Amino acid sequence: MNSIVPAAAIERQTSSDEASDDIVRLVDVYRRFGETAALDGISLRARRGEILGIIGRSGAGKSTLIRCLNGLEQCDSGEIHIEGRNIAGLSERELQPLRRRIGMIFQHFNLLSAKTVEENVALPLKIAGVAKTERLRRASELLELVGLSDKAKAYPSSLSGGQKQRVGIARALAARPALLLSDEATSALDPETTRSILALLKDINRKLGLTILLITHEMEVVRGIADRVAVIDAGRIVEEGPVWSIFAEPKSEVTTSLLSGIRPQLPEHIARRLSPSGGTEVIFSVDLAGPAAHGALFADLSAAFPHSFRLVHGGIDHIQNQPVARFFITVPTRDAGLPARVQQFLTARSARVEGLGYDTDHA
Ligand SMILES: Nc1ncnc2c1ncn2[C@@H]1O[C@H](COP(=O)(O)OP(=O)(O)OP(=O)(O)O)[C@@H](O)[C@H]1O
Repeated sequence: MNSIVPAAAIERQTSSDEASDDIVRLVDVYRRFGETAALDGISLRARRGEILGIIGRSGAGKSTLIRCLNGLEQCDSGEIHIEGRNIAGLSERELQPLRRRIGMIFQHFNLLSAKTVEENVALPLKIAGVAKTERLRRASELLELVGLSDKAKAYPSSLSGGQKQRVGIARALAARPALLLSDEATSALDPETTRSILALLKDINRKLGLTILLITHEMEVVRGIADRVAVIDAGRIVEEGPVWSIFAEPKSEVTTSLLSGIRPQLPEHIARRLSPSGGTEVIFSVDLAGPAAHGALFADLSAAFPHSFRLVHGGIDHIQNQPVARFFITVPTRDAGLPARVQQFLTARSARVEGLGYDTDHA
């Protein structure tokens, strides 16, 4: 029989036999389906207590990665360490206790409709052989954590999508996992409910020190709560880093495309009339982030080039308390050297400046 640690409250979930700070470490993991390399040499780590976003388009390899992480799928080669133990190649029997260290939440919640909310939450403990009084005590504690104490006796059909996902989160935490895998957990929810679920996940991450892997195809989700993000494409990690720096300086085409909905873009009607040469103004995109964006860039630019540029679009966002600025300016071409001087001025202040083309008519 499996017992759970008695707890006055829900305490930080740590494993004492763990020397490493990595809860997850993948080393060169491959998984092929015929000609398709679903995982094509993935190396990745999630440190204890962090929220790591894993983002990719449809077909990038996210589901395969999750299935390999929870042992539902065997990889062809490579190492998958969970809390320091390589699970690659383990038998079903060997995997079972390790799976309890991983909680999962799903897009469609996967609740049992014939069971009450508290029974759903307590189910993993029932399977693990925990006594009923202890199961119900734990379920009550978890329902309080997710703000659903009043729904303990309700059935899932009477709950909203957001409430169902809260139940899913409580159930995932029942066996005190070291790792929470979130598989598109907010994809079926409206924007406001998505924000409340993300806030709950962040809260749980802080309170319990729980490591979360957030698998998603939406950058908005990553932006909301992740500390770091890894972008997966065609089975490979194409870039990885702190969320603010990936937003500030996406390097791959796929990251740029995934960000296009939430980063300022040159307005369509202006983009349409851009020409590669011969206009009266040149349009620059200007990107600036982190410490470089703390200064008074616009005041300095105005002082150096009075009445010489026009802001057409953009602004400053704050991600993980770091300013991330992206804007578009026009500079007249009547003084042939002016655009180059403005560009040099901005580049000297660590901005990334790109000439997008010439505008012929801004009226
Ligand atoms: N069981 C399978 N048999 C054959 N091909 C598979 C199998 N599972 C996945 N694939 C292929 O592997 C690649 C990665 O698929 P995967 O489902 O991991 O992507 P995904 O990023 O989760 O996509 P989505 O966001 O659409 O769920 C795809 O080309 C897919 O067609």
